[in-house]
Amino acid sequence: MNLRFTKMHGLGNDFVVIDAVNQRVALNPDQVRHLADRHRGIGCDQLLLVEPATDPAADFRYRIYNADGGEVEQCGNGARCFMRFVHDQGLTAKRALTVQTLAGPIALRLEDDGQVTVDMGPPRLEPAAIPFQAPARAPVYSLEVEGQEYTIGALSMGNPHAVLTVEDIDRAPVATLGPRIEHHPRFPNRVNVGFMQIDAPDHIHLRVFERGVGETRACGTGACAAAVAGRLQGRLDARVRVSLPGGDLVISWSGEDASVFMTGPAVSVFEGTLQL
Ligand SMILES: N[C@@H](CCC[C@H](N)C(=O)O)C(=O)O
Repeated sequence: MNLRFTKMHGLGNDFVVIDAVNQRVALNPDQVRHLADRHRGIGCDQLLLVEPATDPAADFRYRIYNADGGEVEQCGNGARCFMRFVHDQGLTAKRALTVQTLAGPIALRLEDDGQVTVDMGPPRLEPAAIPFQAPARAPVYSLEVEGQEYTIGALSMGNPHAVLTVEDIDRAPVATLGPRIEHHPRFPNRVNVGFMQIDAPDHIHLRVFERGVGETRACGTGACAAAVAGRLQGRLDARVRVSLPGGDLVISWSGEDASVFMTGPAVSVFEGTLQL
């Protein structure tokens, strides 16, 4: 099978994006892992499939696969790249779209300056919805990892996130503690792990160890989760600039049942044809 693809990124979180509206596409986990391989494939953190909507209220369906081959519920940087992609490919001229994801519908707007704003929906804060094993919802939880207690925020942006606050982002134990928390038994579906340094109530630095990938240059849902966790802990404003290794996102959340809004860039790098 020959497939046309576009290589894209959002702040260095990189994607192989495939038009499954005009091409017949069926990928198994081995094929996703092969395409995501940086040495033997194209290389990406996530592979994104753009499909026709199955819900008449939506414009498209957008599916997300981690580099380990697993299909996941949500991806914020990918959502912005999805918007850029459907415009660049002439799949729509609409600047405001509703898109189906495994986590439910999200709404996207292409801004005049080319940035994309995504209404990611409200965060899910109940432990069962994350999913996270805890007796009741709390702004912080204690998590034991190999005999040591860590304080985390935990919530879902459609996908699960744990957020730790650190003093120094450059010295955060992302590569060592990240995978241990990702696979912690209290997160039955595994979890994305964010390390947040609070610089001011409207500015944080963040590094994310992503489920199914490892540390990435940026994580959109991770940025939303950190902004929500920090706000629930009374430490952040409603509008926060999130500085990730790959660049900045602006996240807004007015609280409780409100949607989280994310604004940032989306970039096309090259196009190609792959043979499977
Ligand atoms: N890079 C993403 C998140 C992708 C999915 C994540 N690794 C998961 O397993 O939930 C983003 O920008 O949000």
